[in-house]
Formats: sequence, C-alpha cells, structure tokens
Amino acid sequence: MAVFLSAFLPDSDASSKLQVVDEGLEKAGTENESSPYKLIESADIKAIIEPRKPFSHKGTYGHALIVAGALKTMGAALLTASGCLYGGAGLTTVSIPESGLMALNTALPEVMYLERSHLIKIKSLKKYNAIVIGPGLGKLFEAVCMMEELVVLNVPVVVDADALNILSKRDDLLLHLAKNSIFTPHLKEFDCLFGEHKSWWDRLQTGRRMAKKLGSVIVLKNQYTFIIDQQGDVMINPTGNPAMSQGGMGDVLTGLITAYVAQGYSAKAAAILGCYFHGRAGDELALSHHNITASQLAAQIPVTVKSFLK
Ligand SMILES: NC(=O)C1=CN([C@@H]2O[C@H](COP(=O)(O)OP(=O)(O)OC[C@H]3O[C@@H](n4cnc5c(N)ncnc54)[C@H](O)[C@@H]3O)[C@@H](O)[C@H]2O)[C@@H](O)CC1
Ligand SMILES: Nc1ncnc2c1ncn2[C@@H]1O[C@H](COP(=O)(O)OP(=O)(O)O)[C@@H](O)[C@H]1O
Repeated sequence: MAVFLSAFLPDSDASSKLQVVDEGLEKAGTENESSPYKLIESADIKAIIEPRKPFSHKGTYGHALIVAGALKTMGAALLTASGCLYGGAGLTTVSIPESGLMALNTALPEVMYLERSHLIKIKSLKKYNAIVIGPGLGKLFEAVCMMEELVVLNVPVVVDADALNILSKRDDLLLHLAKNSIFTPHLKEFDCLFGEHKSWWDRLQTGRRMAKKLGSVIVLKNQYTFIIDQQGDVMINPTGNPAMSQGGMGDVLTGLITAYVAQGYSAKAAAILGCYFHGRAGDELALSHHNITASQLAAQIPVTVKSFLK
C-alpha cells in the first residue's frame, strides 16, 4: 500500500496528500520512477554503519571541535560534547568561555578545551576532522566573529541554533559557507533562516531548493525529521517520540551528527545515522521512561547502536 507524505507532517495540504514516499533509500518508486521522498529503514542504516575496526585507536575515529556555549547556556555546549563523545568520536575538544571550564572538567573529563582566542589561528583548526558551531553560543559580536572565521576556513561545518540565527542575517556568510556543511534547524530556526512558511509542504520545497543551492545537507527537525541532501532528495527519519521533547535534545543530536562526520562519514550519511540513532535511543528509553532528559539520551546512544548491530 502506498505511503503518502502527509502521514509525516503535522499539517496536511493537497500536495502532500498526493506525494508518494518510497520505503527505503534504494528502492524504486511505485511507478518505476523514484520519489524524492524516502522513508529510512533499518536496512539502510545497516548498509551505512561500519563496525569499530580491529587495531583501531582514538586517532582512527577523528577529532571533533565544538564551538558552543555562553555564560547562561553552557549546558548546551556540554550536551553537544556528550552527544559527540557517546557517538564515538576519537577525540572531542570544546571551545567555550573560560567560565565553563570547571563544569566541563567535572561533567565530561574526557573532553578537551580550546581557548576562544585560538579560534582565530585558522591554520591550527585544519587538524580537526569535524567542526560544529552554534549550540548556546549567543548572537553577540564574538559569536558573529567566530562564524566569520569558520567561513574563511572554508571547511564543511555543522551549524546549529544561534549560528543559524546569525546566518539568517548574513547572506554573505550563508552563501560562502563550504559545501557539504550540515544545517540542523528546528521549525523556527528554519523559518528564521529561509523565511516564514504557511505549510510544511512549502517549507520542504524551500528546504530542497536551498540544500541544492548551498550544496549542503539540511536536517529539518520535528517528530519526523527530514534530512534533505545536496540533490534535494528528502529522507524521512522514522525514529523518535514525544518523551524526547525536552530542552537540550537537539544539542545532543548535533553532537552525535558531528561525531559521525569526525569518523569519516559523508555529510548525508552522518545526518542519517545521527537522526536515526538519536530517535532510536529515545524509543528504547521511552519503553521504561515517561520522559527523557538530553543527558540520559546521550548515554543511551552506544547501548542502542550496539544492540542494533547485533
Ligand atoms: N542547557 C542549555 O544551556 C540549553 C541551551 N539551549 C540553547 O539556548 C539557545 C536558545 O534556545 P531557546 O529554546 O530559547 O530558543 P529556540 O530557538 O531553540 O526555540 C524558540 C521557540 O521555538 C519553539 N519550537 C522549537 N521547535 C519547535 C517545533 N518543532 N515546532 C514548533 N515550535 C518549536 C520552542 O517552543 C521555543 O519556544 C539555543 O542556542 C539553544 O541551543 C537549548 O538547547 C536548551 C538547553
Ligand atoms: N515528539 C517528538 N518526536 C520525535 N522527536 C522529537 C520530539 N520532540 C523532540 N524531538 C527531537 O528532539 C530534538 C529537539 O531539538 P531542538 O528543538 O533543537 O532542541 P534544543 O534546542 O532544546 O536542543 C530534535 O532532534 C527532535 O527531532
């Protein structure tokens, strides 16, 4: 029986009711022509994820840099770091305001620290395999300068939260960000970045157009998260549930996606794996928890991936 796009949207309109969704990323559509809308299945994840390798070491799994946090939203940086850590990055470094250093060393002793002033030493940033900017960063002058530095660095980055809001006012930065970056907006951040939308159908059409134009992946978060690739195809994530609707959950997702980029997955594969395991960890916890905190979810990720691979 055909599945239609409207089943994955909180609103519905004539267009989404008619749009068929392919089940699985590789299958042809119902009328021999594949649909741009595809529902991710567990077999797709099995085809993408790689096991931890024999004789591997921390250098095998990449070094991630997280540029996040401000005085009152340091937790967002720590949650992003925990998503990255539990997602299996070999090394994780955070660049937070110095006032967060004690909290970092107490909560996540595995994670290293980079002074904010070092972010302007562009050459030293080349050693990182993945860079993320935004969670809890604020929109003040310093945050804008850091975004500018990363555009000059010209490497793909993961962009979330306040960094998205900064880009919404700076087309010059948005259009010059390296291709194969990953944007992770929720509905409000998406509309702030690309303009107000009356329906989810319209929002998806803008997402497809902008992902192609920017040559990057857009992760539009919702109950069913849409991963829009550089060709404008839309992958629908089936995992996740309302027990996950608590602050900081998106920060953990951002860290998890960054961990997969650090491990060498493409932007599209990292986004798919990140969304799938983030939601699946939430689904496993929801079997015994009415609601789930972001920290709890982060710690569940390696358990979920292990049981999935069995
Ligand atoms: N512990 C921490 O330090 C935390 C810091 N955070 C950071 O704080 C900054 C600001 O976060 P705010 O929560 O104030 O602002 P946001 O821009 O994240 O959210 C603004 C509003 O949008 C609404 N919204 C979000 N997703 C929606 C959806 N799918 N459908 C409809 N409405 C939706 C929310 O209810 C919220 O009122 C961000 O940088 C964020 O990363 C948050 O991540 C929460 C935790
Ligand atoms: N009802 C839900 N069903 C599935 N996933 C959800 C649900 N509520 C929240 N999530 C997930 O939690 C995350 C919330 O992200 P976001 O709004 O950016 O949170 P925050 O800014 O607080 O970190 C997204 O990945 C979203 O898909």
